[in-house]
Amino acid sequence: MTFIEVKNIKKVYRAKLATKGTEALSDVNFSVNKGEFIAIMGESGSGKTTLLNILSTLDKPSSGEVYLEGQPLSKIKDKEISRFRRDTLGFVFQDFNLLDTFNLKDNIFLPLVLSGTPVIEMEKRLLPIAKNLGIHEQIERFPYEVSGGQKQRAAVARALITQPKVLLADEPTGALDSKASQNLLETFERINEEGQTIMMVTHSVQAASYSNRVLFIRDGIVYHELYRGNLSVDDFRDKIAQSMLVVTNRGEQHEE
Ligand SMILES: Nc1ncnc2c1ncn2[C@@H]1O[C@H](COP(=O)(O)OP(=O)(O)OP(=O)(O)O)[C@@H](O)[C@H]1O
Repeated sequence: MTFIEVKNIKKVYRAKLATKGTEALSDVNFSVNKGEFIAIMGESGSGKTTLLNILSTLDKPSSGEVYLEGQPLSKIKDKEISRFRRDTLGFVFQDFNLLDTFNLKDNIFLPLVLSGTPVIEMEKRLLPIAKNLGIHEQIERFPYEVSGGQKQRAAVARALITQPKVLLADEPTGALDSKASQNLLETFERINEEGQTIMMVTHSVQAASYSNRVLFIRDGIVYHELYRGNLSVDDFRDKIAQSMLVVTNRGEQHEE
C-alpha cells in the first residue's frame, strides 16, 4: 500500500464575499513511500506551505484527497484531529516554536504531556533522542541559553519523541547559519536512514540536496521531480540547481 497518496489536490483561498479567489494549488498529485525523504521546492508563492498545511491537516483542500496508509484525511472527525496530529505527525518550523518559559527538556516533553504519557516513559524516550541529536548536555537549559542550531535540534527532538509516522518541516534551516544548517540537514539525513519518513519545504538547493527526491511545484501542480539515486549531496545539489535554472529561464527557453 502507498504510504501517502496526494490526489488531485486543489486549493482556492476565497475572501469573504469575494467572487474570485486565489488558486494556490490547481491539481497536485504524487505519492510517497514509507522511509522517503522528500523536499518540496518552488518559487515564492507557488503553494509549498499551502501543500504542507494540507498534508498536516492544518488546512483543508478545496477538492481532492490525501491518504495516509489508505485512510483519507478528510474523514478524520474534527474532535479527533488534534490527537491525530499529535500522535501521527511531527512538526518542525523555521522559527523553532519553542516555549521560552520551559527548558529544552520540558519543551520536548510537551506533546507527550498533552497525550497523557507516563513520566517514566517520557524519560525513557528522551535520552536516546537527545543523544542522537547532540543536545543531551543542553537539555536543562532554556531556549534563550542555547544556539539557534541547538534550538532547532530541540524542536526536532520534540517532533520525534511521539515517534511520528511523518516528520513535516517548513523551511527548517531558514533561521540557521550555514554550519548549523548543515548540521541539521545531516541530522535529517541520519534519522531518515534510520527509517523516518520526512517531508520538507525549502527554498534552499543545499537543503534539498540532502533529500532522496525533490518535487518542484509551479503553476499549482508538481511539474517536475528529481530522484537522488546514488548521487552524493554535492552532485545532487548541482542537478537540482540545473533544474532550477531551467525553471527560472523558462520564458527564454520558449522563445528560442
Ligand atoms: N490565507 C490565505 N488567504 C489568501 N491567499 C493565501 C493565503 N495563504 C496563501 N495565500 C496565497 O496562496 C499562494 C500560495 O501561498 P503559499 O504560502 O502556499 O506559497 P509558498 O510557496 O509557501 O510561498 P513562500 O515560499 O513565499 O513561503 C500565494 O499566492 C499566497 O498569496
